[in-house]
Amino acid sequence: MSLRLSGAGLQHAEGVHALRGVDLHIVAGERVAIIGPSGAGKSSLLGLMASALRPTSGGVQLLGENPWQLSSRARQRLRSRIGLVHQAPPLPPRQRVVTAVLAGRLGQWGLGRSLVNLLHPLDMQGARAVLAQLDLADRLFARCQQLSGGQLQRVGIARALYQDPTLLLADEPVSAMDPVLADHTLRVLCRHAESRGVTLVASLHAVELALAHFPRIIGVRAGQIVFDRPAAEVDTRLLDALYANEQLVSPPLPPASPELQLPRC
Ligand SMILES: Nc1ncnc2c1ncn2[C@@H]1O[C@H](COP(=O)(O)OP(=O)(O)OP(=O)(O)O)[C@@H](O)[C@H]1O
Repeated sequence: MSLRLSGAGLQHAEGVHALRGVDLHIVAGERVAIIGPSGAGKSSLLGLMASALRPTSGGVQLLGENPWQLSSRARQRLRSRIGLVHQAPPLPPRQRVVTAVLAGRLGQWGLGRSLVNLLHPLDMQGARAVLAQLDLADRLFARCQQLSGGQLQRVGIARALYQDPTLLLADEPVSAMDPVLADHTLRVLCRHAESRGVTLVASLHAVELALAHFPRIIGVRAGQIVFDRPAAEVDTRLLDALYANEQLVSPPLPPASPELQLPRC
């Protein structure tokens, strides 16, 4: 069993209810996309799945364990089996790409090995191989601050692939990429997950990419799951309801200027 949320709720510090009563079961090896409008709770949901956020109600089981009943040391061990790809990877600007990628295994390496790795990258070949999949092998020694937003996202993905986690979570992983690169990158992520039996859960704003790459789609709105369907069953009716925004009103058109009004004949 990969992960289970039972009546999970999350209230952020300022009292905002980001999630309410979420029930969800994802089995090992599944590939699931989470879609929904801005502010729906997608990142909060991934935060619960990563044990980065603690539910304020209900329960979370990750890889068969309740992270919040573990000692902090055991929780760290659990987290080393969970890869989290951020929309904007929090990488130190001056860090070299090779070091950023190899840092994916810091949770698995001891302190001594990790410190040595900071000075002398220990597995240059491994880092190059994973970057090559994402068409970034030539940026191995670049500093993170020299990369574009889309390149940085790919370094964040390379780091998670190098980590080789059991559960891979990705929060808007391709939002800064052009459509071709975004498609290629999702293909790499899905191929990695499929070939290793890794469970992959990604939030995406691009619905067409979600439908093309993920067999199961979860629609989230106002902190709740509004549908959980195979991709083939997600139709425009479901999507229109998911993204309906009653708050947005188009501004009224300006009145036509008198000089543009044509006289009637
Ligand atoms: N740290 C926080 N403190 C207070 N409220 C927060 C915090 N993080 C998120 N929220 C609120 O929780 C709700 C869900 O936010 P979340 O980031 O999970 O949505 P999202 O679906 O990922 O949005 P987006 O697609 O815009 O990234 C929103 O109302 C947001 O304002």
